[in-house]
Amino acid sequence: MTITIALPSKGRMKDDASAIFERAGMPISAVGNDRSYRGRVEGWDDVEVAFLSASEISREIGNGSVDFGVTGEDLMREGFAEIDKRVEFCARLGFGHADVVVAVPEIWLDVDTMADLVDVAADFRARHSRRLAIATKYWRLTQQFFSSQHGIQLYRIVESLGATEGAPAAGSADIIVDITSTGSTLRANHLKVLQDGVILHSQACLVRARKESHADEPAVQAIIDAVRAAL
Ligand SMILES: Nc1ncnc2c1ncn2[C@@H]1O[C@H](COP(=O)(O)OP(=O)(O)OP(=O)(O)O)[C@@H](O)[C@H]1O
Ligand SMILES: O=P(O)(O)OC[C@H]1O[C@H](OP(=O)(O)OP(=O)(O)O)[C@H](O)[C@@H]1O
Repeated sequence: MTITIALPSKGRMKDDASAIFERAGMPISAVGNDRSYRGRVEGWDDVEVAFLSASEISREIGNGSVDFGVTGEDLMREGFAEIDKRVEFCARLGFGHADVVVAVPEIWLDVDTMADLVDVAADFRARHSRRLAIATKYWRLTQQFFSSQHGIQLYRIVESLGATEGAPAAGSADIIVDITSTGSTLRANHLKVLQDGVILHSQACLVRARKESHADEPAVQAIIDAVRAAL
């Protein structure tokens, strides 16, 4: 059986992932030239590498088109319901750190917690004749956090495909759910994270698609062991 591992095709995630596989005794090389989207692992003839974007990797692992991938936990959890039934998070790799957070305008002085936001959401309709609007590209994580965990039902999600932090100032939403790493984008946009507003601490993970065929394939466990030993 050929085992396919999907790895980030660009940026820091690519370099960090490649360094871990190198330390794991699985040096990755591109097939053809550096721009190639296929790679191999020296000494592991049954393994092939597909270089994809982080969001494509999460989709391909979730629907089982690849066996392993390196991508952010946020993208996996956002992309699929009941993700732990579909995939195994084999290892947290210690890079690609980003928190998915609820952030509100700094000038909302009396809103510091999710409980405060529950009150705001309830008041919103009476005061403004509309629902609290949340800009995000994280629909699933937002709905789980607001509806299931905090019992907030009166809100509306405004889909954002970029520059989410600008939505409150632009007037297209009241608050946001987005990722932050250094916090500088939030600060630049005069937004603050609620005290209990961290939905997920995300980082890059080695993720395995749960497939029955993996049980009979010793190389699957060998890959997991090698990567874990490199951390
Ligand atoms: N500062 C950051 N900005 C963006 N993503 C980050 C940051 N830090 C870590 N990440 C993580 O990187 C992953 C997103 O990577 P990337 O932006 O390459 O994804 P992509 O959506 O596939 O790329 P593209 O936007 O080119 O399609 C997510 O898992 C995210 O949590
Ligand atoms: O806390 P900070 O260090 O300021 O980083 C957070 C920012 O980085 C990302 O944007 P980026 O433009 O990198 O990617 P995106 O296209 O996925 O939004 C993210 O969407 C935030 O806007």
